Amino acid sequence: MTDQKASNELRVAIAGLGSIGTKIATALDQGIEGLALSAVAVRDPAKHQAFLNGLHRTPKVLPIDQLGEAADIVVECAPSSQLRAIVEPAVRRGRSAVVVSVGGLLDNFDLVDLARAKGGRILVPTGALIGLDAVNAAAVGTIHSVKMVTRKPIDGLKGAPFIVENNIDIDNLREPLKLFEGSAREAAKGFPANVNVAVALSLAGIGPDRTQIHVWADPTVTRNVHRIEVEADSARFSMGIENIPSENPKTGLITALSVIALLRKQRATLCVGT
Ligand SMILES: NC(=O)C1=CN([C@@H]2O[C@H](COP(=O)(O)OP(=O)(O)OC[C@H]3O[C@@H](n4cnc5c(N)ncnc54)[C@H](OP(=O)(O)O)[C@@H]3O)[C@@H](O)[C@H]2O)C=CC1
Ligand SMILES: O=C([O-])CC(=O)C(=O)O
Repeated sequence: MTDQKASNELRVAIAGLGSIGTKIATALDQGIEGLALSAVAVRDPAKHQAFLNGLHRTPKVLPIDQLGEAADIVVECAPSSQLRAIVEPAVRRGRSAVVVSVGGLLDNFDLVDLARAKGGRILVPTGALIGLDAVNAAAVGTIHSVKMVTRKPIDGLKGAPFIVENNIDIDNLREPLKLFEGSAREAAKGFPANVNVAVALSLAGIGPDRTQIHVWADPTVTRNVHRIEVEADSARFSMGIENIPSENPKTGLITALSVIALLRKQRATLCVGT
């Protein structure tokens, strides 16, 4: 890999090579029109060496805060605690950051202002959710309410701060238990690795304080289930998705595919969906 851009290819860097990042890296390595994988950042490079060696074109491994220099588009797929270190250098240079730990944006919303001032962009994919195109469209008019119910298997919720802080025993549940009811903003604090989707939904629609979410621990489901009801002046719609968990039980398999679809749109001639 050289520093030189091949023709006018957009260089893409990935922060985090976990369940989402490895799939995006593989897709880029296999070829996405007009895009090339230029660099990655990981916590423990030795752990990822075999994966990186298996790629056709080995990207550079850089410190997380240097990705913004090495790419036109930086894809954040690390824990939300790392979001600022990844996104800030990119948007400061007028580049694009794709953010999957979107819950982390709420405490770092000044990054949106920074991106605006510097000509950068922050792109939030639909991720593990559905229908943000319809929510975006309805938000051009007036949305009266957005309600979401999330049900996850026990393994998909273990370790969430809300559960730990409230000393809730979910390991021995035999029936579904409603853990939380409130705003997307509060849910993101209590379940930072579980309800990024609620925050994405809120940013597409009526914001994190008015978007309501219930979170259930449900031993009867094997998928991450999200159901959404939107009431707007243009339409009423209900949406649902049942995500097969990835090797990270908190993360639906479709999340990485959503980012790949977003990356494909960056240079595609035919773009379908808003
Ligand atoms: N928007 C959406 O719809 C969804 C968003 N998410 C969110 O996406 C994010 C990524 O999820 P997922 O891929 O499943 O997570 P994983 O835990 O599988 O992977 C996280 C990766 O981040 C790396 N990492 C951790 N700390 C650092 C650091 N300091 N510097 C560089 N890399 C670091 C880890 O490195 P190492 O391997 O070395 O430990 C790992 O490769 C999470 O925040 C998750 O909550 C998840 C699902 C849906
Ligand atoms: O994968 C899912 O179903 C959703 C998820 O983890 C998240 O929003 O963080």
